[in-house]
Amino acid sequence: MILSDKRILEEIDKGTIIIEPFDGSCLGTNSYDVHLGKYLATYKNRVLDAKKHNEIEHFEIPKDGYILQPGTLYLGVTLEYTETHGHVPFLEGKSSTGRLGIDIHATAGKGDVGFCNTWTLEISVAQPVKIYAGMPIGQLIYFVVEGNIETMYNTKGSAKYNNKTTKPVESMMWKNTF
Ligand SMILES: Nc1ccn([C@H]2C[C@H](O)[C@@H](COP(=O)(O)OP(=O)(O)OP(=O)(O)O)O2)c(=O)n1
Repeated sequence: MILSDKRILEEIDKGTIIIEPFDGSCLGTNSYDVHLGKYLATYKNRVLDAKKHNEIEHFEIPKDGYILQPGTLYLGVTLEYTETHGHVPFLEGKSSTGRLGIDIHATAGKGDVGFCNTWTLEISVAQPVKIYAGMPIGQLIYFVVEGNIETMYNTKGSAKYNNKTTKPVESMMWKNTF
């Protein structure tokens, strides 16, 4: 089950969903539109190594926009800081971004119950496209979770993406043992 607009608002009133900043006009029928934060990042090395810490360089999107190029993975970040304490949040693209050939996640759309942070976007484009800080970039949808949670994401010692940030965060795959 996915939360409706009214149920999302009820959860916000209860404090079990936090979206900051919140703007009622961004609420869809059963989703909430999120926006592109001002920082992007790219990996320093062209060839990445899943076992190593691949470092990134952050840069600000200029006021008059930034042209994304195909063939490069850009990490972006949502303007919105979110907390979700009783539901499973999912980050999805928007039809309007998809129609510009912009993918906002490579594979990871699911969030965890207890995730408290901005969302890192894994952005790639089909053809060159100019993007702007503050533009609508995706939408959050909230699923009802079945069963009790033993470990919330924000209390999980091994959680990799729990440090509060307004900038995109690189892959922490290197923290996994394999
Ligand atoms: N595009 C996305 C998708 C997810 N997340 C956040 C919300 C999730 O709660 C958290 C962890 O996501 P995953 O469980 O998919 O990631 P990992 O399994 O790699 O990390 P961990 O070991 O911390 O669970 O990252 C994000 O910021 N941006």
